[in-house]
Amino acid sequence: MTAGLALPVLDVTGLAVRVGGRDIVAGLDLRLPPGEVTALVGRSGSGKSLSARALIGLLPDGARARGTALLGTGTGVHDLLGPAGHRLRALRGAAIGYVFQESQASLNPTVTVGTHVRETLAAHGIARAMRRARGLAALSEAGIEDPERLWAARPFELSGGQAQRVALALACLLDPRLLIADEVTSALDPVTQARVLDLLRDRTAGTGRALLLITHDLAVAGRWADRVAVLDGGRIVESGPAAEVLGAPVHPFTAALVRAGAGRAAERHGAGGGAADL
Ligand SMILES: Nc1ncnc2c1ncn2[C@@H]1O[C@H](COP(=O)(O)OP(=O)(O)OP(=O)(O)O)[C@@H](O)[C@H]1O
Repeated sequence: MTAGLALPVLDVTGLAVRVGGRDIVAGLDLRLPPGEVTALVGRSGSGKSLSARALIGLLPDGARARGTALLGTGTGVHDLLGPAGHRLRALRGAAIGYVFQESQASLNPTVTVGTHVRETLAAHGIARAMRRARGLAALSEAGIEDPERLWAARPFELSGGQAQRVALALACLLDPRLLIADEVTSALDPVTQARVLDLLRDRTAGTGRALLLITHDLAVAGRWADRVAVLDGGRIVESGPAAEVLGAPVHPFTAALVRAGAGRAAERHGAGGGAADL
């Protein structure tokens, strides 16, 4: 899927995130075209989650972000890093969906899945009569096979994989234009992982939506992303079409990542090639 000259859904320039007097992210540039899945890959601790959290204004205490992050919503362009924090809160959920790496912790342990759904829809003015049907459909689309049964469950009664899919369904409930999914399928078995990533790609391809997939797994990036951006030393060191970046990496760091991934895959399969975790 190519975006041609279409305006990006998100255009990030010079994003820096400072924690404890040190820039962990140091001038990150990233453009997410409509209709495309972009994978953000990099070593553990390279700042992938901090970069993504900066975009939704949910950095840990003591962390500060600067730069610009222009989000096109269809009705206007908003700088997510600009001073209008209240606007960002209004955008979150409706224009931006976010699935946290720690899905289970992102859910309120005291309320049921159904209440999570109803409260999210109510907060955005969706009529009471439509909430249950819409929630069940979103759970089903996120790969939950028996959404009626999970409706009354509390987060601690869910498996890690179920919690990931519930968090994903909640993030997609309001049909956001930009979805940021941080290691969204790490707790899923390979069949469910493929199903969920197929669904996420299908809801993005050929539409005005964009998906930022944060992942350790180069095999996931290679199979489901249109584009790959590689983060190292707080900056994007290489980005482009997934087949080019992963198939013929130019930057030495990307080449090392691809080699390390291939090595691990070979160890797992007893021979060369295939899946690749960083
Ligand atoms: N609350 C915090 N206080 C201090 N340092 C933090 C905090 N959160 C993250 N960091 C540091 O920022 C760096 C980047 O963390 P981040 O979670 O963004 O990495 P990541 O690339 O998403 O890693 P992973 O793939 O393991 O999730 C790490 O060195 C981490 O220790």
